[in-house]
Amino acid sequence: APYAQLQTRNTTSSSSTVEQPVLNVTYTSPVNSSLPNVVIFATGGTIAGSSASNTDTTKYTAGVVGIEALVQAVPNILNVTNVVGSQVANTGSVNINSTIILRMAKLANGILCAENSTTDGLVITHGTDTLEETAFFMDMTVNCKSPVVVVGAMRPSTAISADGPANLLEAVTVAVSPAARNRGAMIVLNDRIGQATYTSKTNANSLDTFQAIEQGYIGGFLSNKPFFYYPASQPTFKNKFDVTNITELPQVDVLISYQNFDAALIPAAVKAGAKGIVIGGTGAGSTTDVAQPYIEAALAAGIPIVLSSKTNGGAVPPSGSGAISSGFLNPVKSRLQLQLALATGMGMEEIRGLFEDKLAGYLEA
Ligand SMILES: NC(=O)C[C@H](N)C(=O)O
Repeated sequence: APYAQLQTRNTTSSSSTVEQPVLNVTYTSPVNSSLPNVVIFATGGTIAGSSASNTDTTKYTAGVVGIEALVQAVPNILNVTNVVGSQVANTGSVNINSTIILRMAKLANGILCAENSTTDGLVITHGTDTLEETAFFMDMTVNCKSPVVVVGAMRPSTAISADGPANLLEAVTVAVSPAARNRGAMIVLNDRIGQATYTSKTNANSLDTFQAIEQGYIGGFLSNKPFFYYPASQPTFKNKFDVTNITELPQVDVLISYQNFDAALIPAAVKAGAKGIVIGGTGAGSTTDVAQPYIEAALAAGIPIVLSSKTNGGAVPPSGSGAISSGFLNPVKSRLQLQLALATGMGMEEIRGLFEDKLAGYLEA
């Protein structure tokens, strides 16, 4: 088999009794022993999208083209790296769910972080709609220096000037680049490299949709060579989680606030199974007065409520009591961190500490 460790199970925690997933390899490139090795998880999205019309960029079907065709559309990839591919899913990214991201995180740890690993980096091809969620989840849960690069496209594979092939070539080039190590998970689209914690989809249609407005890109490309603007670093206050023993992620729902926000949706969400709730507040975590009793009742019932900002920018500073403040995490990223906190058995005050303590300490210093 091309990369020996692909046959081994996740060994992150030797005391684990939880069955770990094994990679289902669906594509293997010819092996050139002088090249590095990349693993690609293909999940679908527009990068794997197809339409009868080459001008259609809105009504196409996402997630139809398979991993082999994606790689074969860019023969240059095989000058850069050997490829082992796995078709993890083939769907629009709105259907990528907790089960799939948890499986990918476990596989990634097993493949990239095993002691005997000969895999240099991981690329995940993904629809852009929820790409930032998968990328941030991998950033929090893949616990070694090897790069995870999440890539998508805004134009389907059949479109004039489809962006997928160039994005995929750039993504694999970053994944095997020594300069990409120890930077966590990254997002590559449109000739830009963004760190997963800070990068978000900012426009429904345009090629330059992925941006880290406050923090900026960490790199770009010159004739397909990645160039990083700064030496390797990690986001300030990043929290890491070991997913080895997690078997499922709890339901956490996101509500947004607005004038007349009627927080009766909070008990409705709890009744429907939510174990935690994120509110995308107006501004720095503000919500309506009528929401307050609902928030307090949920907290009293042991349901963590995290206040984030629907502006998707800036921070909700630590409050120390009442609802938990998200800090710099936007609503969907707060949701993922809350899911991991609950799944690893943290209680209310530990969760508050997870979200608030590092920023509080920084502000008080
Ligand atoms: N550009 C895209 O990939 C959008 C697509 N609807 C998806 O997220 O799967």
